[in-house]
Amino acid sequence: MGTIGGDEASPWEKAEGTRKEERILVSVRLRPLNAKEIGKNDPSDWECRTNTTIVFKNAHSERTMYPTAYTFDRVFGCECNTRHVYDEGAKEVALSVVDGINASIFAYGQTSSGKTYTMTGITEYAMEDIYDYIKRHEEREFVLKFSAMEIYNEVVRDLLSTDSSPLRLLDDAERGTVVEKLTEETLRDRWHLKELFCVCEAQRQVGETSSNEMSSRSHQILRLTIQSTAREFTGTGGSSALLAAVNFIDLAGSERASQSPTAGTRLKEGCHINRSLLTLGTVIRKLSKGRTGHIPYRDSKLTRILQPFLGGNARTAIICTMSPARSHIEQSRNTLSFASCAKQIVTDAHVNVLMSDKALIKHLQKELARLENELRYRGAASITYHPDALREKDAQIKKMEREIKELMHQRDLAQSRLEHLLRAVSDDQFSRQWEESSQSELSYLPSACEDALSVSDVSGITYQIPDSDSSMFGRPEEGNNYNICLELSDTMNPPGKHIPEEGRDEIIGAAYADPEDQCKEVQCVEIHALSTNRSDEFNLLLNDEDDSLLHLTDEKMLGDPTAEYLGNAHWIPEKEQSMNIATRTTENFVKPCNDALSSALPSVQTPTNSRELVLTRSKSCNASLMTGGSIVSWLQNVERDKSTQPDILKEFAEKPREDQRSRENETLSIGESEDLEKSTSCEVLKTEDIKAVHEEDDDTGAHDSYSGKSETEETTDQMMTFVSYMTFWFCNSLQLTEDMIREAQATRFQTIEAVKTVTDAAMDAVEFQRKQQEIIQLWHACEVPLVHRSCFFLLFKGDPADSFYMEVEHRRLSFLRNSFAHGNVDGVAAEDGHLFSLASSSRYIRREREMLYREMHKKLSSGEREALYAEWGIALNSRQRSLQLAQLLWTRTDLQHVRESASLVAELIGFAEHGQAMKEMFGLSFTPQKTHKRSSSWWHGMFPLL
Ligand SMILES: Nc1ncnc2c1ncn2[C@@H]1O[C@H](COP(=O)(O)OP(=O)(O)OP(=O)(O)O)[C@@H](O)[C@H]1O
Repeated sequence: MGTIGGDEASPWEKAEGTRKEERILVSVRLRPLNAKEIGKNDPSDWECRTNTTIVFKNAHSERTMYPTAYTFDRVFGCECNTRHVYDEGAKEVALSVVDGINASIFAYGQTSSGKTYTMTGITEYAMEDIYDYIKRHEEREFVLKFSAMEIYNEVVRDLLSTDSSPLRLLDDAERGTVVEKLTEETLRDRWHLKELFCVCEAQRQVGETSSNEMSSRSHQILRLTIQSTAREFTGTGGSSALLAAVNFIDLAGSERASQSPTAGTRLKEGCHINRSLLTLGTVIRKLSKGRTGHIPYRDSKLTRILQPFLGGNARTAIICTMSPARSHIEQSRNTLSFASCAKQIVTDAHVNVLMSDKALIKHLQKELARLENELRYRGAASITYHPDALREKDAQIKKMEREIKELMHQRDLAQSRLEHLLRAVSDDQFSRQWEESSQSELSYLPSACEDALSVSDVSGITYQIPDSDSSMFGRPEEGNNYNICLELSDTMNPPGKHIPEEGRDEIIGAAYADPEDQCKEVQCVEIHALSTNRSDEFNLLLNDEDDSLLHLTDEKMLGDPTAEYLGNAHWIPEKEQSMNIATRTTENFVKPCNDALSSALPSVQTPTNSRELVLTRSKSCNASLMTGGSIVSWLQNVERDKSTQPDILKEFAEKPREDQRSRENETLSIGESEDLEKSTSCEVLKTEDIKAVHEEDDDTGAHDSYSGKSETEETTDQMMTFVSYMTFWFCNSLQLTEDMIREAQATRFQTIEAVKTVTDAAMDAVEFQRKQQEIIQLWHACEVPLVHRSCFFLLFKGDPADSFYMEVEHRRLSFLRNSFAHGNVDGVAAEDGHLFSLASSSRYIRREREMLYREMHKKLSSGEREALYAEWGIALNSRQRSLQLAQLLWTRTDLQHVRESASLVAELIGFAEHGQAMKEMFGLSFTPQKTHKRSSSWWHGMFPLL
């Protein structure tokens, strides 16, 4: 059994409902002067002015710092009998025990103040009232138990036992401090209780003191425990009970030191009494200030035992007894002070409900059932369409729509940026490649389907439409389906091989709902390779197609890519999820064709080494394509199509079983091609998957076989799948876009580099020409030998490495010109001691012209000379024409003249371009490199300068 509180229906709630905080009920009882006090003419200084106020009557006669009036819950004067005290100061608290609330009645006061006198009466009255209550409540069965103990000299003793051995105090988690082995008598009736009272009275330590002939020398605690149960549950074990106890506590009286004996037993008793009362006073004082801080309950056995009744789970009433005699004024004030503190203490009493094990099990079972029902409700709520769940799903759908819109926006933005980049790139080659790529993509467009064969010439992809008598899906009017087969033709191989009829049966194409409605519906497709010997090319084609995806879907093919992907991917049930990737790649090739196309191609032309994509219509696919412009419209289509959904499974079912198996086997043998898996990097439908789907279709039929979910859930799942697919697609597209951007950037960088190179070269050329012109001017100004000029001019034509020599020549000539300009008419000395001056140069040039005149006659024929004369404007009938020509060489600085002069001089002196070795002769050194053993006559023409 355990105390857990509450009633049968809801013991916890009842316990909580009856929880009550209240202050301790404090009363003061003033006894009459006894005979001894009267005999001493000890005046009475206290008077109960009202039923709540007691005053010190002789306040004017003494200077005192104590208050003269005290107010309590009740004060009882000398005239009040114990019954009255009980009725107004203890009864209500005492009888709480019959309601299951613990109660405690104290009597506190100095020795001989009337504690025992009061408590004896109160206990009897309470017992009578309790029994009267029991008598009035026959519907309840009460069990009363009585125990009694005393604390004498700080030892606990059992007053109902003749064994006076001390009892131990134990700490119990639920009940607090428990007196071990304390006798607890079950009361038979009130007479039995009176007998026990007598036993207690007989057992209690009483002794004669100076103040009281029958002074109680111990603290007595009488405890009556009452357990009550409704009689209707008696014996069933299924009822709960109220369990509470009421304590009647008669404390030993405090004594003044002057009143205590100086030795012996009474002194010891007095010390223990005062000590324990002092602890009680401390506890009361601390409790009066709140339950914060340490409360020294354990400082005495009295406070340990009374702990639950001091500010705990009990209603408490304290009756402070006092003598009115002036001789006890000090103790009376102490008592009033104690009472004032006790008045501040708040207790927290509540009903104590005792539940039997059986009742406890029953209660726990009920609680368990309640929790199970709650769980079941919540589980059901999660399965069924609770309004909250539906709202949540709607929010998810809207969120997905926003995400899709954002993805498409980002994709468009990326594409726009890409196009901008492409326009910015001026590289013709890249532009050409791009245009070719675009043209290749455009060739896949449905608009080009009318010329499908020509498409294959460009892209290697051929749209093939089964002939009208294809038995795979029947005529459009039969199954509302057209079939499209795409094949990747090998452009390197001659086309023309026909796919046999039985092979064509394996070609399952995208279907169109209505031939009159152009390209309205395309079913889910699968990719299979009919031949596997050119996987690398196939893979290349696939990749090319992937790259073209953006253009295909966005602009040309559908106008709304959402519809395409909705139609091709997202509604694939879980069992066919493995086909998604293959479908994604394939759908790049799936192009809607119009009616003309559907009947245009009677047979399939397949190159010998071609890769063929077999577009297999999924059995579960049914989504509008190309017509939907938004998710909402698609959702509406999904809902609408549920009733009119073409059932491809039924078509399968209508076919002979063997044909179907044969078709599966053939398709699988192709589909499981390892080559294809490698080449496409796609997941191809496995044999087991296909069989499982087909078998399930056969067993359960059509869409319901896989659609065990509700429409909303299925819609949500489809949306999830679609969003996943869109995310996958967008990531792929984004990757492709990024790759293209990178490629464009690389091309742009290359272009810039090339332009930069060209620009640099152009700038170098300009710089060369400028430098060359300046050098020519300097040659002319400095009378530089003609052979030198001619050789230099012909050797240095603007190569990057020439800049070094040009710079050297320019500086050297500039030095000479500056020297001549500053009056150094004597000339400039070369390293070998030769003096280079304008005069010497002029002489040397004259000799050069004579030398050239002679060379003309040696090396040129008369016809060649006449041609030169005509070219240089020398009259053929003039004299010394060769000398005239020699005199004309290097006389002007224009480039044409210089070029012709240099060429002629070089021819006459036998100059040939000797490459780098010759150039080095024009290096930094002014000293001619005499180690060169040149026999050529022109060689000596360089000496004057070098
Ligand atoms: N209100 C009262 N009216 C008449 N007589 C009383 C009253 N209160 C006490 N007495 C008498 O006073 C005497 C002492 O009373 P009591 O023994 O109850 O004091 P006590 O406080 O218990 O003393 P102690 O602490 O020494 O035990 C008793 O003879 C008792 O009859």
